[in-house]
Amino acid sequence: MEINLKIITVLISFFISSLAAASSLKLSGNEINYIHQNNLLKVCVSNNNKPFESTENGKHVGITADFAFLIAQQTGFNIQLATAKEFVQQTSPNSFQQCDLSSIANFDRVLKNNPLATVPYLESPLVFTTTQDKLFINSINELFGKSIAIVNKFDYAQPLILRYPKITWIEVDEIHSGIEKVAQREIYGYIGPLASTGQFLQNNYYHNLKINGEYRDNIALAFKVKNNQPVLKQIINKAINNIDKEQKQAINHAWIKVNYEHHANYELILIIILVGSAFFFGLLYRHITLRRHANELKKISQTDKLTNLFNRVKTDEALIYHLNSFRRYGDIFSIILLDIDDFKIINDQYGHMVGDKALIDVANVLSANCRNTDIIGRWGGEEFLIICPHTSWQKTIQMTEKLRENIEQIKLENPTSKLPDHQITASFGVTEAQIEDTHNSLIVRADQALLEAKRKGKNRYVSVRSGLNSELITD
Ligand SMILES: Nc1nc2c(ncn2[C@@H]2O[C@H](COP(=O)(O)OP(=O)(O)OP(=O)(O)O)[C@@H](O)[C@H]2O)c(=O)[nH]1
Repeated sequence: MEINLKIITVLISFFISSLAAASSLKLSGNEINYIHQNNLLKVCVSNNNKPFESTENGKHVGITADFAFLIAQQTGFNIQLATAKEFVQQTSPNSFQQCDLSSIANFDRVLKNNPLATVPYLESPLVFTTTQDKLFINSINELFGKSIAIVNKFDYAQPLILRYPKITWIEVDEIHSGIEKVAQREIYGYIGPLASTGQFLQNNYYHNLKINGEYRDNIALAFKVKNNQPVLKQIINKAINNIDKEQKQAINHAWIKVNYEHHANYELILIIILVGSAFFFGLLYRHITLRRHANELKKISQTDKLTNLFNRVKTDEALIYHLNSFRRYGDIFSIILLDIDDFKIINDQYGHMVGDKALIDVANVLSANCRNTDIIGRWGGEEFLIICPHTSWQKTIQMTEKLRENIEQIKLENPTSKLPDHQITASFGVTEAQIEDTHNSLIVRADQALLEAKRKGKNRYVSVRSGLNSELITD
């Protein structure tokens, strides 16, 4: 009922303009004769290609039918619509002889090369349909490698399939199976004319699908004229050319009601980029802050608060690392264990504050006179351990003497002025890592050397190159 009303409205609206149009066709005598002699014009259309052409309540309806009636109005032909299109395409060329006109939909360039095709009466964009989550398709090239369904019985299908071999084409018999595959996520998308695709999606409530871009070339709808009927083609061309823009739009609006995205939703993209950026920078800031805190914590856990040198734990770790490296790669190293002389006296006579200052001064001398690669740690109360990687025995001895001399230069000022200024000195035990050494044997050897230095009168070093119980050699 609704369809009938639609047709009646469209036809009545054209009736008056058509009367005027008939005279404005400027048909030749030959053409007028043709119409008189072949007044019954059989037009073959598909019965299942909405909204272009289909059957409703036993009647032919759709865009093609409306245009056929318009042509009849203008030319005086008596149109007989027949649903023979599929039959015509699938059987012998002779079958086509049954139809004076049949509908055809293809790219403009293809139609121009077809001597039987009339001028197009309508154009429709060819659009891509995907699930809602897919990004807007700017170009068909973005579909290379993807599975795309196409209805193979339509005229435009083969030219498109041949032109884009990089697309995995899924040929289907009708729109329903193509769209259903997309909805079920079996394939990436479907390509088809906007008019039929849009209407199908709306009528079948595919809420998870959207029309998501269009192919650069439109589909042109035209008629194919029966063989050897050039006069008929001329008449139909004149009639089609005589249909004005408003009439075409009226038919379009009567049958096609589709809204879709013609371009990427830039606002949405901008919002996504902004939200994404905020989220990213938030995470980055959090990562940097956490990392800084982690680094600070690590530093605190490895540093002696008073002297700012490595603490015992870190120094021990470094010692184990260098011992392993020596065993595996032969990276030689020496250690220097030093202890401030008579530190108890300093504390007792000058107070702990001055004692602390003495520790800081010694630590500064050590830092100033060692290499960057040396590890300097506070080993105990007034004891320090220096690890000297890749340092020859001779260089280690030279360095120890230099440290001793520089510590000797430190003067503890007497804050009460009652006592003389105190000269700080330190004693040193020096040794070199040997292949048979353990962490313990190395430290014990350095400690023995240090004790020997103390025994021998302090402010000196004793070096023991190797061997736990070897004879101590005093330099
Ligand atoms: N001010 C201060 N004193 C400390 C610190 N750590 C350890 N001491 C003190 O250093 C002193 C070490 O004394 P001893 O072990 O007898 O050694 P010493 O007096 O240096 O004698 P020798 O080693 O034989 O020269 C003790 O009085 C400790 O309390 C510290 O961080 N600050």
